[in-house]
Amino acid sequence: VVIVKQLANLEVWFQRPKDVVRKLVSGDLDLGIVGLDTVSEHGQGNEDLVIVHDELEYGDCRLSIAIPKYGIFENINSLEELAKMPQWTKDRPLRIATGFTYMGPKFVKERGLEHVSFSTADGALEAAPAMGIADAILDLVSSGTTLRENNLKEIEGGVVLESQAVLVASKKSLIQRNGVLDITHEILERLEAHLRATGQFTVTANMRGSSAQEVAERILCQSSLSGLQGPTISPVFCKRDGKVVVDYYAIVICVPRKALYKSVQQLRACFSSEVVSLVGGSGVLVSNLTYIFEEETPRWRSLLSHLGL
Ligand SMILES: Nc1ncnc2c1ncn2[C@@H]1O[C@H](COP(=O)(O)OP(=O)(O)OP(=O)(O)O)[C@@H](O)[C@H]1O
Ligand SMILES: O=P(O)(O)OC[C@H]1O[C@H](OP(=O)(O)OP(=O)(O)O)[C@H](O)[C@@H]1O
Ligand SMILES: [Mg+2]
Repeated sequence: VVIVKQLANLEVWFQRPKDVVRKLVSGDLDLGIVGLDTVSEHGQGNEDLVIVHDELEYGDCRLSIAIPKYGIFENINSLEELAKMPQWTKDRPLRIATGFTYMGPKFVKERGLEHVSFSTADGALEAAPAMGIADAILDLVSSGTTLRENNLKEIEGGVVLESQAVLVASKKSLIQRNGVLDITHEILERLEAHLRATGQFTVTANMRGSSAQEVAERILCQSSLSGLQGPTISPVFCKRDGKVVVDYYAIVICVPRKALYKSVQQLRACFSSEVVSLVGGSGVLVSNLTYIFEEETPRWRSLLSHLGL
């Protein structure tokens, strides 16, 4: 168990993914972080489970049907073609091996496929077709390496679910248990602020200028330098001949990773476009942003309305 100093009254337990979902349903846990696939499979549509944050931006994968590249499947490339193969009959159905014994049959039923049977195993499902135990598999795919190594391919229309890590809660605890809603709010705010900040940088530089307005006008000529709301420009005070004067202005902007180098170049261009005879600016400092807290936490609004609060 881990205690998080910054969040009072919170205990974090590391559990197997499916146990996280089971324990939410049974009321033993209030919140969980787990793949959406696991929530769907082991939550089985339980209305007490509520997705508080649906994209934590890791654990990306999809639950997808795969078949061999060889033999009778050589020219089969879609779910429709697979379903239409004359091989599958009532006595000899299409056999799919999967750990997803709730999602699998549900998907097959929704698509109206006939003559399908499921078998299950805990791991190494990819070997089932080569072993002759199954015709197809339904499993998580991320990079596709495991499928390639096993001579299997995905098919068009065969994706059952797109998944990534999510924050999921028990509706009952959110509503009934003292303090759970407050902690959820704080966790959600931190998660959203952190995710908003990933891939963002703060860029800082000092630039000579006659006024903040004049520096701003130079900066805003450049497309990559407008920041989140606009550049922050503040005077840098120094003492010269016993007087406090302002020769430089500090510029702070927030830029996404992709625009970083361009922004640095554009800042430098601002330095050199100066008509002042002295050196135009300082070095450009770049640091990672950890959080961007904004006024609204959009998912908090939707959670409250989902809970009818
Ligand atoms: N290759 C992958 N790439 C990205 N995410 C994955 C991948 N495989 C699994 N995941 C995600 O991680 C979660 C946990 O994976 P998995 O089902 O393999 O559990 P596990 O940690 O091996 O637990 P168990 O021991 O119960 O099988 C999945 O529900 C899925 O959301
Ligand atoms: O497309 P890829 O990037 O190759 O990933 C897919 C593999 O990852 C998962 O297995 P995991 O590594 O979790 O092992 P497990 O099945 O034993 O849990 C999944 O069950 C696939 O086997
Ligand atoms: Mg695993």
